[in-house]
Amino acid sequence: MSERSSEAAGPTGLPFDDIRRLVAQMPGPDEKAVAAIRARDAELTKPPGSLGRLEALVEWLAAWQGSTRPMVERPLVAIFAASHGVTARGISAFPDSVNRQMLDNFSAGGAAINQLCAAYGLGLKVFDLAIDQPTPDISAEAALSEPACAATMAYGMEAIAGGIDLLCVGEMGIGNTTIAAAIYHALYGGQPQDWVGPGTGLDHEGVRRKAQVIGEAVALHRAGDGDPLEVLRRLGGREVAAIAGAILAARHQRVPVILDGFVTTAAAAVLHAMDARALDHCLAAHCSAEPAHVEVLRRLNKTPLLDLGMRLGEGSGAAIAAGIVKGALACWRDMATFESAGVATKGT
Ligand SMILES: Cc1cc2ncn([C@H]3O[C@H](COP(=O)(O)O)[C@@H](O)[C@H]3O)c2cc1C
Ligand SMILES: O=C(O)c1cccnc1
Repeated sequence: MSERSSEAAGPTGLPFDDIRRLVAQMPGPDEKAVAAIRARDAELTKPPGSLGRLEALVEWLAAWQGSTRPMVERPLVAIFAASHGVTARGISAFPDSVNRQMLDNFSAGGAAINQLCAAYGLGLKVFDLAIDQPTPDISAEAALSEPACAATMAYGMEAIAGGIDLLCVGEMGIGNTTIAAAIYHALYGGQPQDWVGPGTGLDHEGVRRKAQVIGEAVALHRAGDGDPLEVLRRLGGREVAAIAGAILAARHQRVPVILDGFVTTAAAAVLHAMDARALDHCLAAHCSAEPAHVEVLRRLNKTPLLDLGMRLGEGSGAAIAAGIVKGALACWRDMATFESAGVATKGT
């Protein structure tokens, strides 16, 4: 395991102290804004409640933007990309070289997420977290030092600066379903088999090997000794740390967040283990086909918006959910009221 180093510690002590303080100081929802949304919703030309969960999505936007006029004018899909030394253990169906090639593919507009961003009118930014320098094999040593983990979280926080109003978090990193499953096993216990899945398409033998590696890693790192930030630091990787930072910064900057699938939810789970309110500003886009995602979402008390059998990552599920959020907001913002349209209300 790497040694903790205090060289990069801020004036307040260890680098994680700043993260813990940000978690402790998270703002809550704007209940007045929610009341304003409901008041207008009641006047719209539809039976009360008839837009179902779409109505709740607009309330969610207002609560976490802190605004009676919620907006989705500058939505962003942020893809955090990293490489993982644990791929040396044969835990992915694809080689590491795919990371760089997919970054080129994102730049060229050829990936699934490019098409979804175009279809739903979403911005896309890709953050390369040193993909040519993999974090160490977590079955042999810790992914990150404390200063490196905190700095990567801080990078994730900066990545969302610049006036966005909705954040979809995504990732790219061959081997990162192993990282995510190890984080869940460390946070929630049980057996490695409870959290493992085929990822990009491992066969039965591959999944068995992956579970073995996850078990070794979590045992080596003593499940983070019960500290969620130590779980993140020891099991990594950089994209997961950066996503955790982005989710936390979004809360403070009043930007609602849409979580993608199995991997991005691991970053969210670390924050949730620190404080059960930490994900109140987050929407679970979909239930991934990765088998353990259902149980993780249950533990996070999140009902996913969609269940499309997707297991891609890249923020793809989150992008589709953002399209639905935009549709929900358009109804609330632009529909006529019973009065303006001269439509009869119930019983009149
Ligand atoms: C071409 C290609 C594009 C992808 N886009 C996202 N992923 C997804 O698959 C990887 C995780 O699965 P595992 O843990 O099994 O390696 C991540 O990169 C994730 O974003 C991709 C994977 C591939 C092969
Ligand atoms: O749901 C995910 O995030 C996922 C599933 C498989 C591969 N990559 C990502």
